[in-house]
Amino acid sequence: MTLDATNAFSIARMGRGGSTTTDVASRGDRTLWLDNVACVNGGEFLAALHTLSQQLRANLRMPIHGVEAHYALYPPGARYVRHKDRMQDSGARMISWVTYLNADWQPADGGLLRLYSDDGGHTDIAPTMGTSVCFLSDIEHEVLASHQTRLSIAGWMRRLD
Ligand SMILES: O=C(O)CCC(=O)C(=O)O
Ligand SMILES: [Fe+2]
Repeated sequence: MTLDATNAFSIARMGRGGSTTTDVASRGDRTLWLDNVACVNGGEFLAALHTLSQQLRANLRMPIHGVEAHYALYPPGARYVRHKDRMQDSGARMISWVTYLNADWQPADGGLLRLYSDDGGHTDIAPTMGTSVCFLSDIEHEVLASHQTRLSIAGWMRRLD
């Protein structure tokens, strides 16, 4: 929140490369990439993600060659419609990781992460401090409308370009 007060966060974009767009009705969070100069305290998360990606590569032969992460702030009313994190292009995201930073999250606050399964069912996860979720980036998911400010760090492991 202190970081947000410095206007360091930007409206989140959808898509990749030269064709990214903003549409706050579909994706209402604001983000701050962990390699941004305005971003303090993010280095440990990025370093841990990097270490994990090296281990997955070395021990499980997963073709992971890069990590990226951002803080995300969903203001009250924001959501992120159903989507996959994996784009169709090269350098695709393989694994998504989200750690939640909301100390006292109540059911009435909404903001659940909904992960969809192939059988039509879904699993909901509350964005409570201390919860981290890791899933394959080609799984469809959405962030249901949040009624409180919702804070997280989201990171991705990418395949080689
Ligand atoms: O914050 C979450 O629970 C998921 C965010 C998300 O889907 C994304 O940033 O791609
Ligand atoms: Fe996502």
